[in-house]
Amino acid sequence: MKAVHFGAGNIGRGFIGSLLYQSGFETCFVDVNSEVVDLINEKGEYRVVLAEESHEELTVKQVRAINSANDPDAVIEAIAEADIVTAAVGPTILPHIAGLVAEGLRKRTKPVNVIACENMVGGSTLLKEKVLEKTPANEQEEVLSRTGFPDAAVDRIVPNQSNEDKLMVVVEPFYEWAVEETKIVGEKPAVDGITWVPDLKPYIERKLFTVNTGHAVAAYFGWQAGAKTIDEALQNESIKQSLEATLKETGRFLVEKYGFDADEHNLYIGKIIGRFANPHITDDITRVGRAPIRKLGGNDRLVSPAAQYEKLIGETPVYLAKSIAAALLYDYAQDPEAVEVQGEISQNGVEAAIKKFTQLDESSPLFAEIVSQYKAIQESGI
Ligand SMILES: NC(=O)C1=CN([C@@H]2O[C@H](COP(=O)(O)OP(=O)(O)OC[C@H]3O[C@@H](n4cnc5c(N)ncnc54)[C@H](O)[C@@H]3O)[C@@H](O)[C@H]2O)C=CC1
Ligand SMILES: O=P(O)(O)OC[C@H]1O[C@](O)(CO)[C@@H](O)[C@@H]1O
Repeated sequence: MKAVHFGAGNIGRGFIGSLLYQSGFETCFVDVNSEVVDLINEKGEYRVVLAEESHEELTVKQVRAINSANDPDAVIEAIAEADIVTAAVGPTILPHIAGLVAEGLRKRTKPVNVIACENMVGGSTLLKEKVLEKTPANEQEEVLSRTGFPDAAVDRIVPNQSNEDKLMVVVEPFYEWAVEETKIVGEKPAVDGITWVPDLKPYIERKLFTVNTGHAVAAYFGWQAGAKTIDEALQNESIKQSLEATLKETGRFLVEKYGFDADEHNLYIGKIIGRFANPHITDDITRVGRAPIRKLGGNDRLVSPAAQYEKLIGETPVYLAKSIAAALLYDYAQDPEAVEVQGEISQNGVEAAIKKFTQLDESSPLFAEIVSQYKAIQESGI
């Protein structure tokens, strides 16, 4: 069985590539980082090490890689022959891989499924839209008849790597890869470890608005407190309390919206906070907080749960508002999106920035609460 995976980065090698290998796939990674591509082709394998006491290790074999910037034809050929196509490149990069995916799909006659594994709602659906934009109108129906784009939720913490072995990836032991079964075309890809679900929405929202909201809160509050890593941030009792209070808010609306069992959801929250504090992982605040404009978007981990809470519960979520305020105050100079947010705030004020980046209604109580929390953090810290 053959797999094509876009993005040979942390999650690509440390999670998706690893499960594909364990399920018997030969994986062709597609990336634009020539160092990683060359190393994969030179070694033909890489190590995945579990971040726990045992340091259990797996060698992922049967891998090769293509640099899509240098050899797009080889990528098209690989997609034409693949049994599954996956991607973990980042939500903003998906539109950039769509052209090659479209070309590869047009060459096929057999069914295939394309699964985007990104931290976002509707990643594969977005990729599908972008692929269709790159497909001639008279071929779209044909391509769609033999291509599935099931949405997915992926959960495994893979921090930035600083290993001497440049291909080795240290990953947390926990993982979850949920894929929407009802959107599969042809046979279900034989990947052990995928949880097939009829409707992804509850899974992705529960994951994004618990794991990723919580992580972002730890990162943005931690940044205000001068912490460098997530576990360091969590040693600060006040940050831990704010994190718990924020996840109580997202939990309240998730339980209301999807009917999850409240006690089970509380256990889920506790487990996730425990994962953040894994002493075998050093996770930089600047990795978890990266790209604040994306994270402040209306469908992402801070604003979406805050707006949904306000609508469903009929109250203003104070801690989510504080988290959005902390994201607006994230002024890491090496992060281009943080620089852009700070530029907007200093030129036009925080209200203009909230409007521009969150698309929230200026007249909503949530909007006013974010402004007030922003000023409070500025005056007295978190
Ligand atoms: N690291 C983690 O713990 C998790 C990450 N994710 C999601 O997975 C996605 C990837 O994240 P990471 O692996 O952490 O990032 P990463 O930066 O380690 O990997 C991304 C890879 O994509 C490559 N890339 C960039 N442009 C490309 C293009 N045009 N074509 C092909 N490859 C390209 C990069 O060179 C890099 O190797 C993101 O959406 C992230 O939110 C989801 C769950 C866990
Ligand atoms: O990858 P993003 O969306 O920038 O956000 C970082 C987040 O993704 C993860 O890497 C994995 O879910 C988390 O560690 C963190 O919440």
